[in-house]
Amino acid sequence: MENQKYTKELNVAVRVVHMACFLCEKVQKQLISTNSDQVKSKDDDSLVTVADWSVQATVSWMLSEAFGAENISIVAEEDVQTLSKSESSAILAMVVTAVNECLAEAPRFGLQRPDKALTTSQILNAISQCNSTGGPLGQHWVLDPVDGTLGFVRGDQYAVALAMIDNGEVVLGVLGCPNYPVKDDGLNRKSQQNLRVSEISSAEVGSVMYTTKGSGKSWMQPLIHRDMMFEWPNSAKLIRVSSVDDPALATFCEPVEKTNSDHSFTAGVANTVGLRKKPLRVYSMVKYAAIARGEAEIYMRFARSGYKEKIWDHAAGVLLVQEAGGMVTDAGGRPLDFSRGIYLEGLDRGIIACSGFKLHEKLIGAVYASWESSNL
Ligand SMILES: Nc1ncnc2c1ncn2[C@@H]1O[C@H](COP(=O)(O)OS(=O)(=O)O)[C@@H](OP(=O)(O)O)[C@H]1O
Ligand SMILES: [Mg+2]
Repeated sequence: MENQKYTKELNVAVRVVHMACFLCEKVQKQLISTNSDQVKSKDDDSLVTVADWSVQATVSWMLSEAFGAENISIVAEEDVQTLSKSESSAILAMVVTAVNECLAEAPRFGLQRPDKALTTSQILNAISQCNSTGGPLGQHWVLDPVDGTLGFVRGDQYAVALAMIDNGEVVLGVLGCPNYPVKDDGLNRKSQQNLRVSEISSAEVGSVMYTTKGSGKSWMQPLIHRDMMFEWPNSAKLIRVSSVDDPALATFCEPVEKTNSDHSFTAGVANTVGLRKKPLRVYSMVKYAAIARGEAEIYMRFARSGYKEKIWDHAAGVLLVQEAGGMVTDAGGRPLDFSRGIYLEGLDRGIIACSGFKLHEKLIGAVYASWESSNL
């Protein structure tokens, strides 16, 4: 049974994520072809692009239009600090153009476009309106406008992630993966053949996945290309986790960058469990999508000690995996806690997502055995 309670929220969220993917594809193409100054470093030295701010403004605007600005709370990754600096005026102009070009297409996605183009200050307001810190009570939207920014600027995988937390639990998750091949085994085929994303035919690329809590179903839709109209549910098909439970046949995913997860620790765990295949290193929450779609069985993420995982990097992906039949916990086997603000507070060491109970149990045991000898 679909969760009837969130029907309107899901319907709007899926359409808005499709719009955001459309925006990102355009910006990524420009970025790669011009190698331009659309990328900035934030004060913490992480990267942010025209797409991050533009998606956040677009999603914030569309959600406010659908539900009323005064009724919604949005927790999201970006603020306007860097964008408001005088040296960012060129990038701000690009954001204004990207947002307005995207909003003008809203009818194609079954949503209403604004009567006239948004002004710069309306756009900055829309971005800074996403300043909620979430928490245990009420409903909060959680947005990562471009997850895997590094993948995005490198012309590789990235994701747009929108979720909703209701009284501390993730109840709805939508994940747009514009470069994720829709055909079965898309990621594995790409990594085995060492294909660049740009070498896969554009008709095969791009999907939006979504689910609601308790539905027991996760869905995938192809992105709509060129001038096509979005139709609900737009040839959505069910996705399901893999049934492989033999570690020798299982594939595990992890972040590309070893600064985001300790590769030598996970290699040790993999060895203890008896995983034989080489890890599938993919940018962004596409890793959760790969588990939900049954293309990989395990996702391990062990950040260095002191780093606190943010809710927007996980909310949508975790629910997709769970409703597709998988399990996601911390390394102590406990559920992730989305109720305590912007961080996954109380997370025990790292995150383990699995297609099933058997693999999960083995991994938790191996982490327990390996931890003492690690430097994490
Ligand atoms: N030190 C450290 N440890 C763990 N995680 C970190 C760390 N620093 C950043 N982040 C967050 O990681 C997000 C990107 O994760 P990925 O899985 O895509 O990593 S990777 O690019 O494949 O290496 C990335 O999300 P985006 O900023 O949206 O790209 C960050 O929120
Ligand atoms: Mg992120």
